[in-house]
Amino acid sequence: MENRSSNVTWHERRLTRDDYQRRNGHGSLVLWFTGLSGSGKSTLAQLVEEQLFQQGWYTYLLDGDNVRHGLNGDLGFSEADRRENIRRVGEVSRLFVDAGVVVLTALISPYREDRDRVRALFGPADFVEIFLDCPLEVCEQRDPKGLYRKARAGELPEFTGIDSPYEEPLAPEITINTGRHGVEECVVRIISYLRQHSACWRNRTLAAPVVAA
Ligand SMILES: Nc1ncnc2c1ncn2[C@@H]1O[C@H](COP(=O)(O)OS(=O)(=O)O)[C@@H](OP(=O)(O)O)[C@H]1O
Ligand SMILES: Nc1ncnc2c1ncn2[C@@H]1O[C@H](COP(=O)(O)OP(=O)(O)O)[C@@H](O)[C@H]1O
Repeated sequence: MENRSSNVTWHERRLTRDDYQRRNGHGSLVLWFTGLSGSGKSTLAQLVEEQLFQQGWYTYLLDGDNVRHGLNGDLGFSEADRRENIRRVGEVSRLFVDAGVVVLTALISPYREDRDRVRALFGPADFVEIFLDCPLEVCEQRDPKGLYRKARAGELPEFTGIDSPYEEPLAPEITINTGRHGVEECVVRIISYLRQHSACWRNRTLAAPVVAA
């Protein structure tokens, strides 16, 4: 994006990310869930967030559906609007990470280039791409909001997976087939990943999940 701001000065802050992290007792990073509508992004992001929250972690969930009610309410589903949607959520995530928070995002984020551009905003350990690799047929069968039915009926144009593309990640940190594995197992796998990559977690430990989905 072209930066049209001029005559603006960057202010060094007295408090840094490191200060926030030390106060919180854990590192901050982004868990970026991506996948088709109905692949389970909102369900899993909420459950994983709950696990962290219950253990005293500072967390925040940015769900595409919700962000589109406010900050991104001016955006539709054209390619350009989706790109801007991802860019903005990426920038908001950066602010949260700077504030020492573990951010979870649940957006389709269909374009590889956009996800990679967000990744580039962060250090290598601070961006965890979680690809919910669920076959279109399964998502369509679930159709939790009835949107696939509408799209097939021609009432919802540019629907991802039907007449708008989804580009699979090439090297995500985590890939889970949510058509094959149950909700509980998926949560366990994500938390296990975080436990194993404990370099991010400073002096705080993370217990194995107790899930009642
Ligand atoms: N045309 C079209 N295509 C895809 N999705 C649509 C569309 N129109 C509305 N919706 C609803 O919007 C949710 C996706 O918003 P996102 O911000 O995640 O989309 S994107 O990342 O900008 O592609 C998506 O939420 P999820 O089902 O949770 O993925 C839908 O509820
Ligand atoms: N392994 C799984 N992971 C996540 N959701 C699952 C799984 N198995 C079944 N589901 C169901 O699939 C639906 C996914 O919907 P949702 O979380 O809204 O997806 P998305 O946010 O990707 O559109 C929910 O009804 C959820 O209960």
